[in-house]
Amino acid sequence: MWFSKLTLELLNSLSAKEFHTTFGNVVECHPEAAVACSKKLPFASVDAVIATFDDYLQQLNVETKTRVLRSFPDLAGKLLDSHQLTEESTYEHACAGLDKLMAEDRDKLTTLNRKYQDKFGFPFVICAREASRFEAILNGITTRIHNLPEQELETGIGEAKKICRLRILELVERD
Ligand SMILES: NC(=O)N[C@H]1NC(=O)NC1=O
Repeated sequence: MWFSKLTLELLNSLSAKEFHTTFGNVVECHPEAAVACSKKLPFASVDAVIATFDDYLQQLNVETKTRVLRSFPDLAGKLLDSHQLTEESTYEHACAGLDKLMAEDRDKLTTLNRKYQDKFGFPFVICAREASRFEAILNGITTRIHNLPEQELETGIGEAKKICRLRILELVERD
């Protein structure tokens, strides 16, 4: 990132509104997370910030968890093609090399993404930066597509937490 990261002290000095703007996309296209978590200002540590967002995601009801997952773009999908991904997601795609896939791999993932979406009603979500390679992502979707819907909702939210953690660490200096 081109800007310097916030220290914990600076983070704690943000107004609620500034906090909403700064952390508005740590959960993809779900600014409600930052609004809810700003109520916990000030934070004792960066880990406490991460834990607050984790707890927020965990306590959501099934309907809202589903909505959170539906806010994520398909990996290597249409939004990548049309350059409409969020800045964060664009970076994550690049980290896992998803912006440079060969046509054959791309088609494989598109077919699996479609099957996954048809089965669960939300997109396949995985922390691309952690998976880091296309093979790991392909492996993930191939295995997880056999899960039960309840299980997959929780697994997806677990991945949203990992994405959220790494996005927070792009914004805030580790203490
Ligand atoms: N579908 C999906 O997992 N998308 C996300 N994963 C990630 O690391 N960034 C995203 O936008």
